[in-house]
Amino acid sequence: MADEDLPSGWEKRLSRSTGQAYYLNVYTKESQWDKPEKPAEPAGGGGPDTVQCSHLLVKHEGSRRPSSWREEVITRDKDQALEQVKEYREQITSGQASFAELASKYSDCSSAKRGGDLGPFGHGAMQKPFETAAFALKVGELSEPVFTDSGVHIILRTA
Ligand SMILES: O=C(O)CN(Cc1ccccc1)C(=O)c1nc(-c2ccccc2)[nH]c1C(=O)O
Repeated sequence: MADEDLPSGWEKRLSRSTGQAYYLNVYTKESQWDKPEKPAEPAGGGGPDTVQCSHLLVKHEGSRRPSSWREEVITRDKDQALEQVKEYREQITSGQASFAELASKYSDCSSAKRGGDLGPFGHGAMQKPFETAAFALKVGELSEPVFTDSGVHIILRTA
């Protein structure tokens, strides 16, 4: 497909199932929906290709989908969501509760039923702020609060 002003190392493809455009890194053969803004890194550009994380998501009234398995209509505001996430983070770091226990009870993501586990994912799979935070974590490390269009998260890297 004609590569309009695409950064080097990327090819534009069309999804056979949806016809939606996606972008293929010609070096790593990884694909992503978001149009790349930087040249593709040749393989081995440092850091892992995939990480495995669990997360605890607290949505708020400004979340892209302010609804979850926990609450039909989420009305807390962003500041309240941040305060809640900080409380959960403190309970985890102080050893009062485990990550999986709090995520399964309180996360507004459907992954709550798996203790927050998202499984392994590569670059381009998650919203950018989430990906950047996740790939910056060491295995076993817990992020500070992370903001995405979905809400406010804490992320635990598990592999
Ligand atoms: O943002 C939206 O328009 C709706 N979403 C996206 C979504 C919805 C269902 C399953 C997975 C992702 C969410 O709000 C959402 N985002 C997440 C999410 C965000 C970042 C990393 C992992 C999951 N989970 C959820 C969820 O309801 O369960």
